[in-house]
Amino acid sequence: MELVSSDIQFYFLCSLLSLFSAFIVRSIFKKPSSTPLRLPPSPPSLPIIGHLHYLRPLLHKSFHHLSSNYGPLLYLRFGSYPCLLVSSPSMAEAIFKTHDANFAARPVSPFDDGLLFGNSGFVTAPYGNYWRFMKKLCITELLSPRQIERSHTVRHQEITKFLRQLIQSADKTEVVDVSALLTKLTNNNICRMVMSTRCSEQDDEAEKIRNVVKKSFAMVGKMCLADSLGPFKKFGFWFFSKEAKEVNTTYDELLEKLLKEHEEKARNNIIGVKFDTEDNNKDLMDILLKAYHDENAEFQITRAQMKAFFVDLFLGGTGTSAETMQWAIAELINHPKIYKIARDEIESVVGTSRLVEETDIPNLKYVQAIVKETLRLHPNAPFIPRVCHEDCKINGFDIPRNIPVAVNVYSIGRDPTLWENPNEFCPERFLVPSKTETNKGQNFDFIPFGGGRRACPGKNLAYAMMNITIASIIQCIDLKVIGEGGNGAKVGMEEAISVSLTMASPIRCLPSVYFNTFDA
Ligand code: HEM
Repeated sequence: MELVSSDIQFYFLCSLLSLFSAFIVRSIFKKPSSTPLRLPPSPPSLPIIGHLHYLRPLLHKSFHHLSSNYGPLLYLRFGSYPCLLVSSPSMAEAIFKTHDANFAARPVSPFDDGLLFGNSGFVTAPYGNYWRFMKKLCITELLSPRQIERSHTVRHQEITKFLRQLIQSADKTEVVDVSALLTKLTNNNICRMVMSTRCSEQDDEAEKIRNVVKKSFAMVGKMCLADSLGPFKKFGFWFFSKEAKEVNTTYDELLEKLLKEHEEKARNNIIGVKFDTEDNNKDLMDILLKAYHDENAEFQITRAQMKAFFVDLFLGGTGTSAETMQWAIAELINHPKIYKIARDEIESVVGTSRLVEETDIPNLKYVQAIVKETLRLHPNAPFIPRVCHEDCKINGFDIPRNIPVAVNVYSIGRDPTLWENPNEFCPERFLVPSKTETNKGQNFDFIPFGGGRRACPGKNLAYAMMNITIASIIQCIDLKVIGEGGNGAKVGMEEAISVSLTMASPIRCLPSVYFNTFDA
C-alpha cells in the first residue's frame, strides 16, 4: 500500500511538540500566581489570556514573530501558564550547554501507559536512570557509527528499489507522488534496521506497525483534547479510553510477536544471532533484547519500555527524515541551477558508470550543504520543548523551576544577524569553513537536532539516509512539476498546520531519467 504524505503526520516529534501544545491549551484552566522574581522581558499581554492572542495556527511562525519583535529571551504567559521562549545562539547555549543538566527534561506527558506514547517512552522519559541507560545504549550500540555502517546495505537496497520505481514511472510518463515515495523509503529503511529483513515481506509487519502507530498518533490528538477539558478531563479520557485500549492492544500484540520471533531465533541460533555473541546481522531488536535479558545490566528495562522505544524509533526516524527530504527536493526543483551544480559535483566525484555510494558522501560537500541548508530553513522540529528542573539565572534573569522552555530553532535559522539573506535557499553558505564547524556542535546557530545531552541520537543516521537519497535522486532523475507555469512550474512551499514543519501539499512530479545505472 502506498503511503500518502498525510501519513507522515504520525511521528515522535508530535509526542514532543504536541505535549508542549497541550500545555498551552491547558494553561487556560490554571489559576494565576504572582511572583516577585526578576523574570525575562515579556511582550505586552492581555488580562487573563496573557499572550495567547499572539498565537496563530502555525505556532513556529507566531514564536518567530514574537522573538523578532521582542527579543531572544522572552517570558510568555498563555492564560496563567508560563513558558520561556529562547531564540538566539547564546541563549540556546545557556540551555544546551551552561545549564544542560538543569534543562535535560521534557514537559511531563499527560498520558499514562494506556497509550503508546505514555510514560514508558524514551523521548518523553524523565531525565533519570532509564533515560541514561537507553541514551548510552543508543550511542554505543543502537545508533552508533558501527551500527549505521552495518546497515548501509539496507539503505542501498531500498534506494535502488526507490530509483527503479521512479525510472519505471518515467518510462510510462507517469506522474509520481515524490513525497509518498520518500516516506515509504524512509519507513522501509528504519523498519528493516529495527527488525531486519526477517520481517516477512508478505505479512508486512512493518506496514501493520506503521498503521497502528498512525492510529495511535490520532489518539494523541484526542487525548490532548481531553486533557484540555480541565475539570472534565477524566470524562474526556473515559470517552476515548476504549479506542486507546484497542490501539494499544494491537500494537502490543504485534510487537510481542516480533520480539518472540527474535527471541526464538536467537535461542535456536537459526540465523547465527545469539544475544551474547558478536554478529554483524544483529538488528536493533536483537541488541535491545540482549540488554533486556542481561541480568547484570546497569538498568533492567521492562518489556513495555522496549516496545515504547520502538515507537520512538519509528516515529523519530521516519517522519523527520522523510519530511526534510521532501523540502530538499522541493527546493532543488525550484532552484535548477543548484540542482545542476550538485549533479556536476556528483559526476566529478563518482564518474558516469556507477551509482553514487555512501563512501562518496565525504567528497560531496555541495550535496551535504544542500541537506544542511534544508534543515536550516525547514527544521522538522521548529521548536524544542524542555523543562527547567531547578531555579536558575540566565543573562541575569530568574528562571523559575518547572517552567516549560521552547528553544526556537526556526527563528535561529532565519536570524538576519546570523545568516545573510536568511530566507533564501543558498547551500553555498555551508561551504564556508566557519559554518562547517557549526555542525560539530561548537556553535548554537544551527540546531535542527537540538543540543546538549538530550540532543537527537539519530542525527548521524538521519544524515546518512538523507545525503545518499538526495545524491542518488540528483544523479539519476530529473523532476518536472505538473501544473501552471509549464516547464518552469514551481513546487508550492506552503507549510501545513502541524506541530512539525511539514509541506502543506505532496510533491507531484513527472520524472525523467538522466542516468540509468540499471540498464546494463
Ligand atoms: C531530519 C531528521 C531528524 C531531525 C530533524 C530530528 C530532530 C530531533 C530533535 C530536535 C530532537 C530533540 C532534541 C533536543 O531536545 O535537544 C530529537 C530527539 C530525538 N530523536 Fe531525532 N531527528 C531526526 C532523525 C532521527 C532519527 C533518524 C532517529 C532514530 C531512528 C531519531 C531519534 C530521536 C530520539 C530517540 C530522540 C529523543 C532523544 C532524547 O529525548 O533524549 N531522530 N530529534
